[in-house]
Amino acid sequence: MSQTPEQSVLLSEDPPIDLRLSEAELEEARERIVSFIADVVDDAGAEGAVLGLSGGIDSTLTAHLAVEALGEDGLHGITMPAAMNDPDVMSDAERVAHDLGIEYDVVEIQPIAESFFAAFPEAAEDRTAAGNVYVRTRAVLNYFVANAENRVVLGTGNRAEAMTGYFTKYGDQAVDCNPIGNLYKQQVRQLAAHVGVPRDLVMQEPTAGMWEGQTDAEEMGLDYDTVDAILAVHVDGGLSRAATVRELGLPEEAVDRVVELYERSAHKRSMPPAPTR
Ligand SMILES: Nc1ncnc2c1ncn2[C@@H]1O[C@H](COP(=O)(O)OP(=O)(O)OC[C@H]2O[C@@H]([n+]3cccc(C(=O)O)c3)[C@H](O)[C@@H]2O)[C@@H](O)[C@H]1O
Ligand SMILES: Nc1ncnc2c1ncn2[C@@H]1O[C@H](COP(=O)(O)OP(=O)(O)OP(=O)(O)O)[C@@H](O)[C@H]1O
Ligand SMILES: [Mg+2]
Repeated sequence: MSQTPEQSVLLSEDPPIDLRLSEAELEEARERIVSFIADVVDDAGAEGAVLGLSGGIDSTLTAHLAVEALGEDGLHGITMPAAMNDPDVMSDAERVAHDLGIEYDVVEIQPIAESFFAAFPEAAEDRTAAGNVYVRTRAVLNYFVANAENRVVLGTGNRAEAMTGYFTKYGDQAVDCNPIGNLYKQQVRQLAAHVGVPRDLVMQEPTAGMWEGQTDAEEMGLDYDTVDAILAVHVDGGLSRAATVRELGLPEEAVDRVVELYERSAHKRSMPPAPTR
């Protein structure tokens, strides 16, 4: 449950920079996000929200805050397992729904994905292309339910993912809002602990679950503590490359890698362009 700043555990052993929020800041973030969710639903004239529940920390935290904003009846969770998903993680997702007392469904998406793969068998050999089919299938199902039940779709993207483009275009980013979109990953975990998410979920290794054994850290080549630090200090904070390297004690290549991820994903953070006339 709630922790004092002294008790607030550093969730990693030795991050390059400690981005922990104070107790007062955590409470402020919680209230701000809760009223953000309530406002989005209200402004849309909707009767609640829907979100994909993966058992990961981003969707778990978003679900907790959404129940605070909308009540149990205001949130419909959908768990959408596929062949490569770890059954333990999927049961974590169901545990979250059960503990929160929300309506939830489990929809097996492997057969849906298989029908896409049958249409383009060669494309299905490409790990990322195929993985994105699962991610986009979940978006279609979220909107199917949202349309039918007059709900909005809650995104679960955080600031580290948004800035590095570590999401599927029109997949997990195909949502109506991103309540935790301003939080770096360290802060997501910290806020999750603060609102009472069980520690085993807080400490779970982040994975997109697009293929067996995938982890965010391995695919990006950097862990989130490093990504968060470089974003906060250099990309968002504006400290020069050299000063960032000195300040964080990280290799230049790590800073360059984050900048590369940021720059090459610009197209994912803007509306599709059209000629100006
Ligand atoms: N410069 C440009 N201007 C306009 N459009 C551009 C473009 N470059 C690529 N594109 C378009 O973007 C497409 C590539 O983007 P996209 O389809 O997203 O595919 P891509 O970025 O290649 O793959 C998605 C990445 O996000 C990761 N992910 C996905 C989902 C969830 C999570 C998670 O953390 O849970 C992580 C996944 O592991 C993978 O690394 C291209 O096929 C092309 O259509
Ligand atoms: N098997 C799944 N069933 C339902 N929704 C899913 C599933 N896998 C992913 N999602 C949705 O896609 C979102 C993006 O996945 P992502 O992995 O970034 O977040 P997470 O799983 O909540 O947390 P973490 O990044 O720590 O794994 C999830 O938050 C969830 O809303
Ligand atoms: Mg995940």
